[in-house]
Amino acid sequence: MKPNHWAIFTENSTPLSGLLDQLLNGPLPENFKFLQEKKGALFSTSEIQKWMEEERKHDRKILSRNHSQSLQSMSSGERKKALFSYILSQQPNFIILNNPFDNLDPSARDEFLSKIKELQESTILIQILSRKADLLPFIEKYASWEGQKLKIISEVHENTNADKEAKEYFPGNLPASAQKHIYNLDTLVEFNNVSVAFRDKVVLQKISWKISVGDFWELRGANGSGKTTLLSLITGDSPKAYGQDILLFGQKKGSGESVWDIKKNIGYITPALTDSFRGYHTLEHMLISGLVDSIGLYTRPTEQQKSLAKAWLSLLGLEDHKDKYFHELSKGRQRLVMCARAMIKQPLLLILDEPTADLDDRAAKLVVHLVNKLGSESNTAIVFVSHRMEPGLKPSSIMELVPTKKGSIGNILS
Ligand SMILES: Nc1ncnc2c1ncn2[C@@H]1O[C@H](COP(=O)(O)OP(=O)(O)OP(=O)(O)O)[C@@H](O)[C@H]1O
Repeated sequence: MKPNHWAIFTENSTPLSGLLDQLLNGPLPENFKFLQEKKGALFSTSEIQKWMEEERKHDRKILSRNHSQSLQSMSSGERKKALFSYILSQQPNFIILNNPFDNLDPSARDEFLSKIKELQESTILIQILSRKADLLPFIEKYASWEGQKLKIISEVHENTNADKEAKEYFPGNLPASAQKHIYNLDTLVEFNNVSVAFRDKVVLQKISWKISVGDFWELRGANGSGKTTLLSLITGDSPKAYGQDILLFGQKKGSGESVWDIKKNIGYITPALTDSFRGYHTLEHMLISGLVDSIGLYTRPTEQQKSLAKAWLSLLGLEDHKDKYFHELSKGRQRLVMCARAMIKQPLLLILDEPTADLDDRAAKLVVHLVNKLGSESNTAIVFVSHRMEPGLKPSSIMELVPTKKGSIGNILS
């Protein structure tokens, strides 16, 4: 008999932990009693985080046991593949696939989909998804997780209001920062024939790229093509930048600049940065911490800082929530606040690494809309990294990393 597969639709406003706990540890919800006594496994980004922590703490390779490198040094797509192989080796009766396609480029998605299609003959699959386009084609039973309750649904609905709402969501002007960057050049970042290798594995091959004031770049590339590596050369987080022909904010790399000199010009968000705000941070403090680049706020904010934070919160429609804690917000709103936090100091360059990962359709559209607004109404240059073609995103240029046997080359599409 064909296994009983289910898709459970979620919205970012409802946390998933209760659902996962019920499915994996019980008591099982009505309609899911067929999982009783069955061995389950969870395929999700949070599981990858857990294993990374485990490998780091105990200096023991588990997911990466068949690889020469650590889980930490793998790209996000490589980590997903490693978790999937590990789960298969455990031969579970059912697998919960939590937004399985996030972080995967189109060809990795196809590859993953064909593996899952084979697996569906023998293993029960429960897909949890927030983007309707991700629905696995063979699933015929649907439920939704709303307000901590599982509801059986017969059809999948598109959120047709999302476009309209997104356009009308951020009606005001961008708040002006009191901090002004004195920068008289046109070029912010320039790479000339930059190559990077890890031991004998060449990742980037002779990349030349120029980011100018006010540019809006989308950075594309398959999993493992070197997007994060390339960005780490800009943010000052990689020793591989030394000895290369790289110009950062008017200074040649390696000419005595400090990491702080570079970072003060950059605002950025990454999935890991959002995760680092776990404590009790009010929205007002979250935003103000973007002015001083700290996680948390350690000095009393000035009236000027408070009024700037207020202006950003009002742009996001969150003016009445300044004292609310960041972790109490929906994931979608958290991401909007992270964008505003990165932008509040009006940096010369804004780096957005997968800002829509893990969001539902509506929340992703809102983030795209906010980013378009930042791109069109400020002089800040933007680099937007995503594996999905985000509908509605309006970059002015695209840098695509194209893997070759000798590392990825850069293909500029304008
Ligand atoms: N410290 C390291 N040691 C060894 N290999 C590394 C290290 N850092 C990165 N790599 C390798 O470099 C390649 C590029 O990784 P990177 O994370 O830059 O890719 P990416 O394009 O961001 O991928 P993804 O889209 O999957 O996140 C990968 O194959 C990765 O395993």
